[in-house]
Amino acid sequence: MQVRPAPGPDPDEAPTTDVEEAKARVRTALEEVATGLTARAAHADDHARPILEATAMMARDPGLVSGIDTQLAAATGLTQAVQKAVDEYCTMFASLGGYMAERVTDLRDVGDRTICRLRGVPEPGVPELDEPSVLIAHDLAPAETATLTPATVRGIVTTAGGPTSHTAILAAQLGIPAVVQVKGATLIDAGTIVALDGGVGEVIVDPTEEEKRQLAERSRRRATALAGSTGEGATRDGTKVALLANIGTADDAVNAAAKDLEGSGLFRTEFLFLERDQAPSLEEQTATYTKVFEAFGDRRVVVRTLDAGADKPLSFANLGEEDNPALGRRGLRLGMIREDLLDTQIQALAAAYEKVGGDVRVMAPMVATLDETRYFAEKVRAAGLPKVGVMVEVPAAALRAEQILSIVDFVSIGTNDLSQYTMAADRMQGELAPLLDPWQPAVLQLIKSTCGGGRATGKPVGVCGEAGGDPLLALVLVGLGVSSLSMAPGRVPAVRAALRLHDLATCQQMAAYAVDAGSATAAKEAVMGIVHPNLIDLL
Ligand SMILES: C=C(OP(=O)(O)O)C(=O)O
Ligand SMILES: [Mg+2]
Repeated sequence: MQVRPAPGPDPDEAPTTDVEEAKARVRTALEEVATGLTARAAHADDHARPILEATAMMARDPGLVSGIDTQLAAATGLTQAVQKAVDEYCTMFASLGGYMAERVTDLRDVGDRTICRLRGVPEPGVPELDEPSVLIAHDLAPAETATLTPATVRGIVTTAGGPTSHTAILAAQLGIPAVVQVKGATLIDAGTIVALDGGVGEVIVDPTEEEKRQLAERSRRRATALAGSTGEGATRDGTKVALLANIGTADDAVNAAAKDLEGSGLFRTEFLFLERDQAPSLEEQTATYTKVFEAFGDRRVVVRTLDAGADKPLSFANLGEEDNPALGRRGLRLGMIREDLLDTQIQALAAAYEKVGGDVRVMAPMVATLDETRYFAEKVRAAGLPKVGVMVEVPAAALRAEQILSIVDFVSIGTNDLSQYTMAADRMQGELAPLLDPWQPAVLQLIKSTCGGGRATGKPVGVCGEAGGDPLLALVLVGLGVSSLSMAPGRVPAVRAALRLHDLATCQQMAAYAVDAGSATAAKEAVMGIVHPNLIDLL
């Protein structure tokens, strides 16, 4: 079943002449969209509610409203103005990468709904289903996904989206298998039989009886393999590996804390700062951090200080254009220039810690030198925060991990950026994906170097990039010496089950094979050669 698509802006509309009247109409439409989403949120379950509320908030975002105003002032027609402003915003989100890039779907949903309101046509959505179906869409708005039930929607296939998009997160929470980024899926005719395996991301059009049988068997085996996945992370022989959630907001914290996991290994605080005219105040930050710490109680929370700058521009901390933003003044480099921002953030974290207590650890992004490490560690310690660390996402930090760890209490490897900087491959360029693969032996070698620093100093090394959520690669990381893995919360059960199947010596053997391999593919193949047979059920 294909989802009713958005009609897009009106190609025949007249340019705007009465700007004030046009602004008022757009504001009304946006408010109607926000109200509609909020109403749905009121009836949604605990997982869907924050997502619907977040989408409703986007419809009230002052940045979006002012972007539309600018378009209207330039005489652009009503719906074209909305589309252009949304496109601009989406481009900015996409350039932020990761979690932010995947919020593009939410923003487009707001834009599509607003345009429908302005054109007087029904909002895009899922048609009434009279039999259990697989839904196929370019992308499925979270507001739609939230209302689906596994009884009627047996699966979701989209051509857009990513593994951490709201569609995928919500579908997983609802127990609906979803496969995203399936090229050409929208060309599948309605009524065609489609089989899918959300676990391995496979879609089969017109499956044979044998293929159907195999998929059903695989699904049964995966459910059995995951059923026993509870409690602390550990290898089969009892080496502990903390399994943690990556979060970006206080709502994420509340959702993640409700799950069977050991805390958060990466709280990306930049979401508090983006799309604002001014930095959030000390009080606002303190309130947010307090909520996050309270959500996790005495479980670990690793907070990363503001990772903005260059490609994640902040209007209130604009250091000007850069030719190579990824190599520019981002992360801690920006924090050292705009010390006021960093100081306020650390002060807010200290205030929240003083109120709530708990296992709070604070780390800095984009650290390359010992001087930067010292600078950051001094600030965090002076504020009375109990543990300080830095991220290892620049090869220089991986090579000097021992010296860095002699200054701080822990390090956390950001495999997304470490791959980008090791392989000199822009992480925003999809066609460079093979180079950005964290299975690249060069990346693994730098992780090994980092773990060597951990061993020499007796201090912990974690991983908080996407690699940590891959059940197979997780084994290699543990074999290299990593003691915590932070990932999208939905990935935890499979990673935990994978660890339980293997002892530390096997993980170490896998690590040796992977680092010695001649390519990312060869590394994966070598590791697959010695996995426990049941691991296949988890991939
Ligand atoms: C965790 C990381 O940080 P981000 O994805 O936010 O850059 C990373 O680089 O791996
Ligand atoms: Mg990073």
